[in-house]
Amino acid sequence: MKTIDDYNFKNKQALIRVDFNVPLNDEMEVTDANRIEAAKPTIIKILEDGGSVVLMSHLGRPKGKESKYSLQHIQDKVSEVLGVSVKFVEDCTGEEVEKAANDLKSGEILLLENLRFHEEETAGNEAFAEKLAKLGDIYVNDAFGTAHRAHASTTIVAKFFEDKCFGYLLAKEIKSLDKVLNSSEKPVTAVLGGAKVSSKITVIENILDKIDHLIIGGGMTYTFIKAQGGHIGTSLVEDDKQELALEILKKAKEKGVEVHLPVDSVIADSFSEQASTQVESVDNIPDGWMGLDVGPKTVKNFANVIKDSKIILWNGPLGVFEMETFAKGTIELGKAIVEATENGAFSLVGGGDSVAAVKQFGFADKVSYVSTGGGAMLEMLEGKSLPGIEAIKN
Ligand SMILES: Nc1ncnc2c1ncn2[C@@H]1O[C@H](COP(=O)(O)OP(=O)(O)O)[C@@H](O)[C@H]1O
Ligand SMILES: O=C(OP(=O)(O)O)[C@H](O)COP(=O)(O)O
Repeated sequence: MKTIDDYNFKNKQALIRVDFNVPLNDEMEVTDANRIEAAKPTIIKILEDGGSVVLMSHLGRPKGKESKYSLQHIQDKVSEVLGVSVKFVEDCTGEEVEKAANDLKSGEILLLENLRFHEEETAGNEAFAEKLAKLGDIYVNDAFGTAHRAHASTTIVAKFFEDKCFGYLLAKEIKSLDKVLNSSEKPVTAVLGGAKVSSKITVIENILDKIDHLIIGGGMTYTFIKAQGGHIGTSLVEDDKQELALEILKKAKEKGVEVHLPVDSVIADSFSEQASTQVESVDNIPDGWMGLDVGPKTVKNFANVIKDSKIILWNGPLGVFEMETFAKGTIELGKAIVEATENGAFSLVGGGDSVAAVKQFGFADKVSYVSTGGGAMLEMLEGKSLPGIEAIKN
């Protein structure tokens, strides 16, 4: 795996694909700079070598040139995080851009305008990729969050470079996931929560060969419970996935994977913070009530499994953590994972909502690794090869 450590960037210009798709508030201020901070080591190494840097990214999913998606909004934040003043150019291809790129001196950084202002980006257009390729001597991909997209700047552009490599972030993401999926240490525990079985089916099927324990929580619990004949009231359920749920349980048994399902739930009489709530056995939920979090017995059971695990993968909250009333299961699981990590386990958290949860509850610095990619990580867990990664390898 070629990384930026294989190159000396002295008097070289790096064209780096970063994922600066960061959240902005109504004042167009960056509310979470994690993805910018995560790309910093790569950029700094290149500058310290004596090179210059052209940064390219998308922001959101604009339809044409929508000013609210301009990367100019993040220019100051990028300068602040990197500790270097960053120049900005109002397009990502064309004469003016090429001139700005040619004028860059060692130690300088140029940020391009949103790649997705051109539809050729998502279309993976070769001519567009070739134009981007004019902007640097070495192509560096450090955009893990976008590595599952076969877009011009993430994948196609690589073919126009003799010299190309992974940035530190992308390399670290690959290594962390590899540590979870191909570990010699045991037991390996995967916690899968979130809303639906259907969005995690392929993940479950792919990881059954690689884990010892599977903890299931969140909304998808109830499809499993109903499939086994339990009463789930009005809890979230995918009726057409019941067969599949039983099949998964059977497969897990055949492969020697212990599956841990919730035994109790915090149930509510409406999907609301103000709902009446009580704790009930997971398979005995009355009509008109729905399970919105795991109950205290379940929390204890899950924490016991986590305590003895050496490798832990967490994707998907255990309840509707966005509402304080139903956040306890997710918080307690987070605490158990932090404790296991302090005792030497390796823990990886990934997925948009799971990452939001660990940040919100203050666990982000206390687990071993928090992935910067949601969809990209799920695709890796599904066993797919990501085009952005393949393009550098080949
Ligand atoms: N019991 C439940 N009923 C309904 N929704 C739930 C339940 N438990 C969790 N959720 C919801 O699942 C969503 C997260 O699911 P998902 O997108 O699969 O996670 P991730 O982004 O981490 O992969 C959250 O919005 C959460 O409120
Ligand atoms: O935020 C991103 O994905 P994620 O929400 O799955 O982590 C990436 O920047 C990819 O964005 P896209 O899903 O619009 O291609």
